[in-house]
Amino acid sequence: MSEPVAFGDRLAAAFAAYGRLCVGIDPHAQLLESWGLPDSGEGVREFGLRVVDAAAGQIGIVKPQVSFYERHGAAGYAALERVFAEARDAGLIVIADAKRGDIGSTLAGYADAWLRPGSTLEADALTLNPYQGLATLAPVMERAAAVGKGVFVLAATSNPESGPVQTAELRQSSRAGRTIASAMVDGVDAWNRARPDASTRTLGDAGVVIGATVELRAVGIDPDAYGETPGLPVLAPGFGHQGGDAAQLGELFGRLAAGAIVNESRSVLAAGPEEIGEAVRRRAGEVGSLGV
Ligand SMILES: O=c1ccn([C@@H]2O[C@H](COP(=O)(O)O)[C@@H](O)[C@H]2O)c(=O)[nH]1
Repeated sequence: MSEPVAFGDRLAAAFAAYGRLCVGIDPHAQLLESWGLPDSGEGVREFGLRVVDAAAGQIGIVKPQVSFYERHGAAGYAALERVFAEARDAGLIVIADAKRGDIGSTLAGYADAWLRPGSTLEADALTLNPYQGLATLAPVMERAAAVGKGVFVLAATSNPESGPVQTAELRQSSRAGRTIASAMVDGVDAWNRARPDASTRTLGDAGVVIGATVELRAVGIDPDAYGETPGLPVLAPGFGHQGGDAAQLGELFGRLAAGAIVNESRSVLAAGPEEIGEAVRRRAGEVGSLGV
């Protein structure tokens, strides 16, 4: 069997071909209503498939929000399987935003569900929650990289409630005195740089989640400390509806902008079913012309 193409390489290729816009597939109940779709498994499937159709050939990355599928139970999961399959068949990189985390043995089950080639829920990357310790995630990071998949570890999230936890300082670790947010960025970056093929890679296979609403230095992250090879993938939600402005990507993320994925969900999805294709095409052009 041939070697899988590394996730970081696929991400770099998607940036080169389509730019860095990622459209979120977030079928909120209100959006389903405004799209004229039922709030059911069928509705979320149809919504997802229409977004995939709009995204194919216009952008390189989509991020289905698992919660909005999970609320429909088995029917929601069946819909998600179909949306993932169609998106991946269309050549899109699929980031499953499920924010999983647990003790190692349990986390392995999540990796099997979301990152195993051939799984019905196979995605290209998965968001992970490091609250049980970054080290618990390392086996999943290894396993993902071995099969050409990626992960994004929550570091500095876009929600306003994140501050007290993510700016708390570590006490017992080699990163004592650093904020939790910066220790996560540092830890994931170090993991990428310790990979055997690190020197040949543009982007690593593991990334972090940093919200576009976050002032990086205020949470202890020096964005200019991360320009080494390979670059660090950064999944950046918080643009559009939450107030972040993609035109300020370089200002917000400094050298980290090189690996940044600009996620926009509601601000694009609000276009509705008739206009979604045009909205994705226009926004991809606007974000592409920022020249980061
Ligand atoms: O820090 C985070 C992590 C994840 N998200 C997710 O991204 C999208 C954002 O949707 P918008 O409609 O563009 O606000 C959503 O799925 C969140 O769960 C985030 O916002 N912040």
